Amino acid sequence: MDAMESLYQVVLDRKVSAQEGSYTGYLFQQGLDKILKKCAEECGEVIIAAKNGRKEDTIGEISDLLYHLTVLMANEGIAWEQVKAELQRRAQKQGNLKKFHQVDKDT
Ligand SMILES: N=c1c2ncn([C@@H]3O[C@H](COP(=O)(O)OP(=O)(O)OP(=O)(O)O)[C@@H](O)[C@H]3O)c2ncn1[C@@H]1O[C@H](COP(=O)(O)O)[C@@H](O)[C@H]1O
Repeated sequence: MDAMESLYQVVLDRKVSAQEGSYTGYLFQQGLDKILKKCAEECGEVIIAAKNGRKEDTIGEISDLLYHLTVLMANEGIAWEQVKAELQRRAQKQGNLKKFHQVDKDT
């Protein structure tokens, strides 16, 4: 299981069983608007860090954003498997397109 998948599992666990002092639990309690606000806020912070050429900060902000997107997914009942499947479908489509263009060039 990779880091994103295990984060998703922990986040999902916080959704079903409340844990004292859990920020994730707090986000679920606040609901969709708060989660979306945090996603937007973190996205802005990624942009600022990257524009300033601060690689370490950018990594931190991307991690914050991915965490909040993970909370959003769990809140909306979207499983990691579904996102992975969509990415794989796109990669496959891209691969097929490349093969198609190659055949086109070769003929
Ligand atoms: N990956 C994260 C993670 N990334 C960022 N954050 C929190 O996200 C918040 C973002 O910081 P901000 O300053 O923007 O927000 P804030 O001022 O604290 O909060 P707001 O008042 O804005 O809501 C911080 O409190 C961070 O601790 C995270 N909180 C939890 N996790 C993981 O989520 C899992 C569950 O942890 P708990 O939330 O502690 O149950 C664990 O695996 C954690 O490692």
